Amino acid sequence: MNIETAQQPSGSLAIQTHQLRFRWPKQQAPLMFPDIQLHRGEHLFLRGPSGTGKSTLLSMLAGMMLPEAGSMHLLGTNLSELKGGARDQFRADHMGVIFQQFNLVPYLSALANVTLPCRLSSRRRQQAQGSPDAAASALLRDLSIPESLWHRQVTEMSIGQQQRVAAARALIGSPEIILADEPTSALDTDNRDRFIELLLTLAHEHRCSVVFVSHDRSLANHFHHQLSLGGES
Ligand SMILES: Nc1ncnc2c1ncn2[C@@H]1O[C@H](COP(=O)(O)OP(=O)(O)OP(=O)(O)O)[C@@H](O)[C@H]1O
Repeated sequence: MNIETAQQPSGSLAIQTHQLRFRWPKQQAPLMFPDIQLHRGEHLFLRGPSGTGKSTLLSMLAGMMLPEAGSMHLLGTNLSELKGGARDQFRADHMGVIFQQFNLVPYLSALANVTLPCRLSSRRRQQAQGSPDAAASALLRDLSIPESLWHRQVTEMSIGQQQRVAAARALIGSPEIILADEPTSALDTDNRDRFIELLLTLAHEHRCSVVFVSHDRSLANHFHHQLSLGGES
């Protein structure tokens, strides 16, 4: 299945994959993925039963793992042709990533975690509105993290609060692509809706593309496109 909107020129493609295949060690049958063509500013809801490869696909799109076969172009760059360090820099410059485990730095404060992409990327630093601290404060406020927690270590925060800190970190400096793996699983309904609203509003303002993985089908209608893995309809 292709995710494609025909009217736009190919230069506006954020993500383009072709016949991606990945095999984990000891896995007999490889994971095969449908092709994706996602334009700048569009968002895709990715779903499918557990074990169908949603997280694997996101990790490949983030450049953390390379496919066994097939190609993936992000913002016109063939990720497989970049060396490890260049892929890491590409991710820092152009992507906000929210994974299930959050990957926050435990000994840093919430504010320092959110501004981290601005330290890894001058591009993100320049695009952070005002200053990295000001942009981080605005995002934490938008995501309802009480100001009294901003300077605390993230390990002292609840799981739902940590998930929102990870979201703020992904959004800072307006990356062109956001990859989000079950980013709302620890949020209550109010915070989940606020989070999706903020994510998609910012995505729209900055022509940012979003790939959003969730089991929660009720969220699908927020997104331009849907793709299911594992033959689910
Ligand atoms: N680190 C790993 N080592 C070996 N096999 C793995 C590893 N991670 C995932 N797999 C295998 O790859 C397949 C896809 O896993 P993946 O986590 O991508 O699926 P998923 O659709 O994201 O699942 P879930 O919805 O449960 O998060 C599964 O069969 C899993 O056992």
